[in-house]
Amino acid sequence: MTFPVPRAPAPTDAALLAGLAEAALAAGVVIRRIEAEGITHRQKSDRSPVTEADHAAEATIFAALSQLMPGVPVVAEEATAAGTEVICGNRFVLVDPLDGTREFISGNGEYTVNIAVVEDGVPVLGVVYAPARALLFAGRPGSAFRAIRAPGARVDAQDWTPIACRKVQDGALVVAESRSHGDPATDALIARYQVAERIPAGSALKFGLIAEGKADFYPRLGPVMEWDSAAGHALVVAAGGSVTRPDGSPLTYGHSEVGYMVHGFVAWGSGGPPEIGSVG
Ligand SMILES: Nc1ncnc2c1ncn2[C@@H]1O[C@H](COP(=O)(O)O)[C@@H](OP(=O)(O)O)[C@H]1O
Ligand SMILES: [Mg+2]
Repeated sequence: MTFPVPRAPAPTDAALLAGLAEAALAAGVVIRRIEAEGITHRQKSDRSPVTEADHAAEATIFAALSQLMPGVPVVAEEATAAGTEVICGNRFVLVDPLDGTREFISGNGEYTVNIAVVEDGVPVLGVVYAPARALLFAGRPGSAFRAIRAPGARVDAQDWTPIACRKVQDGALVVAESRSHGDPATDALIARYQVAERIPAGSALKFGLIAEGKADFYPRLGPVMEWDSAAGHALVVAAGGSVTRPDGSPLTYGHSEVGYMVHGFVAWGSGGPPEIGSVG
């Protein structure tokens, strides 16, 4: 006689988020080692740069996810670039193993590992990890966190510091913007507001600035890919902010039919865009 093997209970959001953070910290070890050895890069077919670190970090994350979330589809930047097709279904993972490759190559440390869990098109869990800064951001429904963790360090999620977006300040916005991929339409949108400061930064670190209340607005009207924004999107929403398409409609994920391209977004801190009266 055989007995049915009891199915392991599904991990809680908190446990899953800690597991995703562990995967990102492991990818950070690989990335930092390659960075120390000296980076060589080549151009992908879309002319964007890719390094050995992008591929090695992605392989590390795939291995971790196969243990943490067996059977859950994973859409990742380099596998997609290599032609791998994935049926996302109603729950899948989006991975950018090294966001801000340009910044990585330049050596300024403004690059991140991004991992998001998407359910029914909505990013619900997000980890954004900057290995060169030892800076970890993590968000799950209703809670967002920041922690200083060196690559490969223990996760210790119970020590993470809770963070929250600040209320968007009328008439004195702090704007986070891409360091390497600015565009005239985004500049024109920023010019409609009274801006106190503009903070250029590479990668998903800009979502971290919104989530920890150091910036109010991150506009991006140029194209990005779903793996660039999903983890930061989950993080900002977890911290009490919003991320939408530029027209305010919901930004959803899993759009393989358009090659996972996102035609811009706007991220706001708590309370969203300021009242009309404060628009310059
Ligand atoms: N024309 C374009 N089309 C699609 N994505 C683009 C793009 N220009 C920049 N990006 C995305 O912007 C990301 C970098 O963002 P930032 O400018 O905020 O650092 C890149 O991530 P990768 O470095 O992972 O390729 C890339 O995916
Ligand atoms: Mg990216």
